[in-house]
Amino acid sequence: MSFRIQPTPIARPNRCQLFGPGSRPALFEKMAASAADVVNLDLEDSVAPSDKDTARANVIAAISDVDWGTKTLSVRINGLDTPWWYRDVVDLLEQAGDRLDQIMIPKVGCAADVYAVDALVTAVEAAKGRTKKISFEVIIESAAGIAHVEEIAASSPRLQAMSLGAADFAASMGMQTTGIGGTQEDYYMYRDGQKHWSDPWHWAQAAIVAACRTHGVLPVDGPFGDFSDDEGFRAQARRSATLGMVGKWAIHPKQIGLANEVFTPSDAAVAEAREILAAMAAAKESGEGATVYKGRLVDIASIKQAEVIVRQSEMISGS
Ligand SMILES: CC(=O)SCCNC(=O)CCNC(=O)[C@H](O)C(C)(C)COP(=O)(O)OP(=O)(O)OC[C@H]1O[C@@H](n2cnc3c(N)ncnc32)[C@H](O)[C@@H]1OP(=O)(O)O
Ligand SMILES: O=CC(=O)O
Ligand SMILES: [Mg+2]
Repeated sequence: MSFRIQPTPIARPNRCQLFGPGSRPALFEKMAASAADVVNLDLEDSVAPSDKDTARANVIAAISDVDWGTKTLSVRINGLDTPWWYRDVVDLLEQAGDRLDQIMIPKVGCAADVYAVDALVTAVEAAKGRTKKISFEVIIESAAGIAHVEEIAASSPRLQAMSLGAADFAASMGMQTTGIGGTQEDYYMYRDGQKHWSDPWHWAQAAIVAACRTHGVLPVDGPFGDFSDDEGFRAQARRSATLGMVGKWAIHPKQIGLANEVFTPSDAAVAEAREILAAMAAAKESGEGATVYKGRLVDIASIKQAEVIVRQSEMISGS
């Protein structure tokens, strides 16, 4: 470990972020009643330009009118390259009730983008005497975003989470696909007459996880567009969880259970992690730094690996 201790992100369940367009208020009660840990009311790309003002008003009303339970309640504002974002921030902070937890900033390309929103939020919070500090989540979904991912992860003490937005990311990178996440037909290795599909999102995810872990931010996997493909979603989510991401978006209620399933450590995984901790405690008693568990090496690093799983499980079950 470096002299600088890796900061711990906020301990909140973030297995599934359910999105819904701000222009479809009929969905809000259903979103609130869902099993998602986070709700993202969208003012951005799922809302047509002609509906922006209505969607903003719908969302502001729903923040107070709907019972959101214990969910993290987040609103995705419009991008800083649009004429709508400042009004989103000002109206939300001036008019929405205290139940609002978070603002999600899309298409962040550099730390200054977050700085600009932070400055505006801070000013309105002070002017209105809001005592609850709004947190931020950013979406990395452009070439600039991934190029500057580390400075973005370090950009504001408000920043709690960072997602990969596969759709806009693919467009910005000039990727030849219209698929949103998951396996891409033409991204394969070829050997002995067989295709072996590879993961085009892997490197961006790994860069996001590293930046987030360095700065104590929760790394999250974004949308998987084909909501008819449960196994495709599971496979994408399992890869993300294995890489260190804590959760995934749902763009349809079908995907909530799948995300919760993948990002909740299984009973077997938790039991094994606890056994490893017990084996290492016994090793320590006898003055050993390493021992054998089920025929494989475990050592002091294994304690930290096992603790990741136990901590996740305890945080989710609220124990
Ligand atoms: C690339 C990105 O930026 S992704 C993030 C932005 N995108 C979004 O927010 C899109 C979110 N999703 C949606 O808008 C919708 O789910 C759509 C358009 C994909 C599909 O909508 P529908 O055609 O209404 O879906 P469908 O008919 O399958 O819905 C089944 C049920 O789930 C409900 N439902 C659909 N979407 C949602 C949602 N996001 N949240 C809660 N409930 C929902 C429907 O109201 C319906 O309920 P009912 O059984 O009580 O009638
Ligand atoms: O905003 C999300 C995306 O995939 O683009
Ligand atoms: Mg996007």
